[in-house]
Parts: sequence; C-alpha cells; structure tokens
Amino acid sequence: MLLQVNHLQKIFQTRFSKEKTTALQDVAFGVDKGEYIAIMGESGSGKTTLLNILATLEKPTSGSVILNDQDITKIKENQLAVYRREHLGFIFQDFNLLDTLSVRDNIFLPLVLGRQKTAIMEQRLAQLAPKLNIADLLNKQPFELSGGQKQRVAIARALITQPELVLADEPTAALDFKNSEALLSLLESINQAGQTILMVTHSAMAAAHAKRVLFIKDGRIFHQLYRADREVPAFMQEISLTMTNILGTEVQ
Ligand SMILES: Nc1ncnc2c1ncn2[C@@H]1O[C@H](COP(=O)(O)OP(=O)(O)OP(=O)(O)O)[C@@H](O)[C@H]1O
Repeated sequence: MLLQVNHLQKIFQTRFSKEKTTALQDVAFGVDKGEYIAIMGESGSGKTTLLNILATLEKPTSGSVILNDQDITKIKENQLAVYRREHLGFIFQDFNLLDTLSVRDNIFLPLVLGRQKTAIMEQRLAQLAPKLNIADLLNKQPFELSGGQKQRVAIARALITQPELVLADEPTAALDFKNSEALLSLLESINQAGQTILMVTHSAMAAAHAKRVLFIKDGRIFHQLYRADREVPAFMQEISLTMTNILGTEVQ
C-alpha cells in the first residue's frame, strides 16, 4: 500500500479563546499505488484539513500518515520543504504560476530547487510537454496563456518531479464547464499512465472521474463508492444521490 492514514485526529484551538474545533475525529483509509481517489463532503467536514495534513502543511493532533513506509507527520520542520518537493505533486485552484518566469522555468522550478541536472530536466519536459499539449508554449510568460493552458502548465510542474502522490485541491473550482472537463480528462489519463492521485472536491462531476470516492462527514470517512467500469455520468448520478441521501446536501 502506498499511503495509509491511521486514526487521524485534528483539533484546532485558537490562541485567543479556549474554544476547540474538532476538524478530524478519526480518519482512516488506505490508498494503493495507481489509485485515483476523490474526497467529498459538505463545507466544514474536514476535507481541506485532511489534504493539508497529507501535504505536510499541517500536523495532526494524533494519528499517523504513512507514505511509502515513512510516517510523514513525524518529518522535522526543516526537512519538510525538501520532502514535499521530492515526493508530492500539487495542483491547486489558482495554479500559482510565477509571472516573472517563462513557462519552461515555471515547470523547472521544483527541479531547480532540488538541484537536478539540466539534461534530466530537459528530458523529462520533452516527455511531458507533448502529452499535455504545451510544447509550443514553453517560451511564453504565464500572463500570455489562456486559463486552460495555465492548468496544463501547472500539471506539468506537479508531475515533473515524478511524485509518488499528486494532491489536488478543488482543481475545477475556478473553471468553466469546458475547462473543467479538459482538466478532469487530463487527470484521468495521467492516472491511467500510473500516477496516483488524491483530489478533494465539492463537485460530483469531478469526483465521478475518480476510481473511488470517499465521503467525509463530521471528521470521519463514513462511506465510499467504487466506480468500477461505469461511465462518468452513471457514477456521477450515484455520487450525487449519496451526497443527497446520506449527507442531506444538494450538490452541483
Ligand atoms: N486554522 C483553523 N483554526 C481553527 N479552526 C479551523 C482551522 N481550519 C479549519 N478549522 C475548522 O475545522 C473544520 C473543518 O474545516 P475544513 O476547512 O477542513 O473543512 P472543508 O471540508 O475543507 O470545508 P470547505 O469545503 O468549506 O472548504 C471547520 O469547522 C473549520 O472551521
């Protein structure tokens, strides 16, 4: 198993008041290499908190996150940036491209920080660029790109380090229907090529592209659905029904 999450609990306590919020009560699940998992739940159910802990951006109150036999909640503060760069890929809502760098340099950024050789960087980009249809964009600046092109560049940057796990946080939240569809089919094909993906989303349509959906409620995983060999629309219908019936939430 690639990732094993055990008895994860997160209690927030603000500095100024004694009030405690339990964001995660007891979350446990495992992810095999090559899986594509979506995590759904209503607002405030703990999705972002869970993703932040998996991303090593936040420490749990208790519990463990084992990625490739290492408990990543125990990594020392001064080693976290290197760990993230070497083992994890991130795809966020706003894509976070730096306008002062060319597209090529934006994609190379994690490798430059990790001091990879130029030849290796060029070789990996040469493999990725045609797959993501960005080969003609490499010398442009991010502000010259369309929204869809920016997404594909951000995906290239997430994949260039060949991460064990890609974490996506609401990747379609800021996109229109057409760009969402394009992004989701790209993520699907990246997964088919062997990349493990874990995505947090509000959208039943986005979740329906995953192979398995975990539903989180009140800080616990309480249900899961497998896509099996179903097409996206059929799976989406079951996801929406599950959200409505079990969570009592309407989803878009
Ligand atoms: N830094 C923090 N300090 C205190 N409470 C927090 C903090 N971060 C999150 N919480 C609380 O933890 C709970 C879970 O929040 P979280 O952001 O994980 O939910 P979510 O499912 O991602 O919600 P949304 O879908 O609205 O983004 C909420 O009650 C929230 O108010």
